[in-house]
Amino acid sequence: MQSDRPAAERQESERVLVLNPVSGSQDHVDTVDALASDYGFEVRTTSEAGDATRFARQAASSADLVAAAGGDGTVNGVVNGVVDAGELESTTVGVVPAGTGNNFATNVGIEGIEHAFEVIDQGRLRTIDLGIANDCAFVNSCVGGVTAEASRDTSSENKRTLGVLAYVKNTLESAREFDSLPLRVETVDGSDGEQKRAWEGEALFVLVGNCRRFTSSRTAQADVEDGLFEVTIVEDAAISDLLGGAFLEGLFDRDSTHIVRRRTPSLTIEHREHAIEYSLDGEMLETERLELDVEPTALEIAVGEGYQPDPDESGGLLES
Ligand SMILES: Nc1ncnc2c1ncn2[C@@H]1O[C@H](COP(=O)(O)OP(=O)(O)OP(=O)(O)O)[C@@H](O)[C@H]1O
Repeated sequence: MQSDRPAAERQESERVLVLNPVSGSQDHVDTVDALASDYGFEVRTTSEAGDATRFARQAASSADLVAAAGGDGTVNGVVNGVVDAGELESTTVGVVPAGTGNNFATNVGIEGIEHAFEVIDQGRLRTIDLGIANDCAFVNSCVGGVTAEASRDTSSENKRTLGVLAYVKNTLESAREFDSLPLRVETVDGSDGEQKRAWEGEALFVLVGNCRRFTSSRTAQADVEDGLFEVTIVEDAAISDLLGGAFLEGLFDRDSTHIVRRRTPSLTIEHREHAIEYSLDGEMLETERLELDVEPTALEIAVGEGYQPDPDESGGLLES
């Protein structure tokens, strides 16, 4: 069991902040710039898609602390840059919530922009699990079956209140004819007694949570230090419930007959006919076969006071 490390103990050579100026409501740039300067960061502002990963990759070879100012997609980009640079072990990642949903920041107890800088400077550090899907890293979740179109057109309000489920909702609402996915999902043995199993059938979505879970409880945070993904398969039959007006979140009730759940450190998802789209922390990836592995406690991040590793034991952080 790991213990907290105070951020103030860190011996740093350099601090870099990757700033996405177009995330969220786009009014955070001046505030972030000013605070970044107060806290001794060199700021690198993105000008197009892909920059967050590129800047973080370059920064990670010399900086010990790389912060992401933006939403979940920016955090995802920065983490991928650190992974690409092979500098996970020597880099701390900071999260400054300036996006629309900011689901990851919420899940690790970061309450706002100013709070984020205080936490990065003087808070505590934890090493959390990292998800790897094919060659891409993700921190919060990986969802199959969401379309890029629906993801792009999802409203800010829905993203704020529902997080990644907003993409699921929008995909269901915007698809005139919703094709179910003929999938095979194979999980391996888990340390908690779960056995290797294969599920094969027609699914609407498959949701893999690392730091995010998909249940009807208000606790959206999963245990992100347990070395396990929480996998939720929404079977095709659930469409009749949804079309009948059931609330999306009601669908995730523990005893729902159309939900299959697994906890596993590794799984493979295969579409039997063609490539499908996956959303990794909101960033899209298209593939026929996805291999997912947990890299246990691989990523050091600064967390807020409210963060508790096991949300079931402690009450955890609640969704707004
Ligand atoms: N300067 C830029 N111009 C256009 N797009 C950018 C720029 N910088 C980053 N991006 C794109 O912004 C997206 C990331 O946005 P991000 O997820 O951080 O914000 P958000 O969608 O507002 O918040 P959230 O994901 O928390 O709801 C990425 O897809 C990235 O490619």
